[in-house]
Amino acid sequence: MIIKDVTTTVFRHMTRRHSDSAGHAHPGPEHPVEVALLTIRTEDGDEGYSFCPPEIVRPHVLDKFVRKVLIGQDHRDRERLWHDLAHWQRGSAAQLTDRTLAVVDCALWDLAGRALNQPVHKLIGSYRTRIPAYGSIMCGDEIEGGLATPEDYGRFAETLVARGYKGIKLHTWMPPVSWAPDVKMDLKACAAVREAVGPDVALMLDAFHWYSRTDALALGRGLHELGFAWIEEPLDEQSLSSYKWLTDNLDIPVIGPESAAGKHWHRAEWIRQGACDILRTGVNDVGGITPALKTMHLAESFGMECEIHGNTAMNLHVAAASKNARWYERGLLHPFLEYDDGFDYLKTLSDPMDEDGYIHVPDRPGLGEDIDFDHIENNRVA
Ligand SMILES: O=C(O)[C@H](O)[C@@H](O)[C@@H](O)C(=O)NO
Ligand SMILES: [Mg+2]
Repeated sequence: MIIKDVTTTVFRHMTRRHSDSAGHAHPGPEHPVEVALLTIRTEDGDEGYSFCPPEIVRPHVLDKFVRKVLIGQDHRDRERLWHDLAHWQRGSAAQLTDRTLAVVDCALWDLAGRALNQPVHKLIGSYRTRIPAYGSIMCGDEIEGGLATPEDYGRFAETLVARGYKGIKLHTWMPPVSWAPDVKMDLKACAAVREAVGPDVALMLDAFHWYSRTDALALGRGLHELGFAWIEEPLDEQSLSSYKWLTDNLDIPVIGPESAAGKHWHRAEWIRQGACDILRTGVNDVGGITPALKTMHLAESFGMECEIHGNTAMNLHVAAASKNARWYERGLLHPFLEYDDGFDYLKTLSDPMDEDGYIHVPDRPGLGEDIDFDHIENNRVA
């Protein structure tokens, strides 16, 4: 039970996903990206794993904070270990981020599940073993035949419905696309998708994150007319009062916050201030499975749905253990990429989807990631 060491393995993973200057993903030629596998090991030889970008678990962060909190502790004390790390953030000179808390917390949950031979959602207290997915489309681009026009979005939406998705979320065009952002073009893409899929598919928009109040109001009113299920992050989420204003002035549900700091504490303020109709959380956004569960329960206490940001096993287990998440966000998707091809360091998908659009939570222990340790070792860089 006692944590003996915390180590990382950095390895190369081949991907066709590229990040633009705003951090949004787009397709491109295959290229190597470095990924870190964090391993937490106990004296009994049990291990828990979680993946992240190498900088999240760089030596300074592990040496100065993570190892000092974890080593010698009972790995089952996740709540106390999480708070010990969270309290150190204030005095960490901004070096100990929510992303590091998240990867450590996920590895501890994975360790508990692997040690007990149980899936994490069963340890938490499961609500379901399958959940409907919405297809989360990548941000628009200027790639011929990609996501360059409203018609491109419409055509892609048709293929997603044929794959089985019962919900689709658009991310429309944002800088560095030369002419973005553009509310009228956002609405044209949304109208093309609604026209393509008909009235029964749930549609959502995750727009340019820095529109003005007046632009966000016009966008939300247009989406309401198209029967969209929610509008997401059209304003800077640092302005809670702007979201209260927008929520008060729109009929379409406003969801948030996704990217705002403050974990479950700040999300409590969003609810208290009436700044959203649907709450949002995400394991990477709030610092782990532990605080994500707190956020789910917070929302439930106010009769609110709480939708979970992002794919991967960690978010899937939170969804499986929660009643008030309607969807699993499966993405990001693009016409030029085959999501079901998965990752070269996982032997099978962590979020397999059937032809009816349901994700089936793998019955494997821990987070259920089917890790290809040989691939990691053969592609190790540090
Ligand atoms: O803003 C981004 O980087 C992407 O939109 C990403 O976070 C996407 O996963 C998202 O916002 N989903 O809701
Ligand atoms: Mg989003």
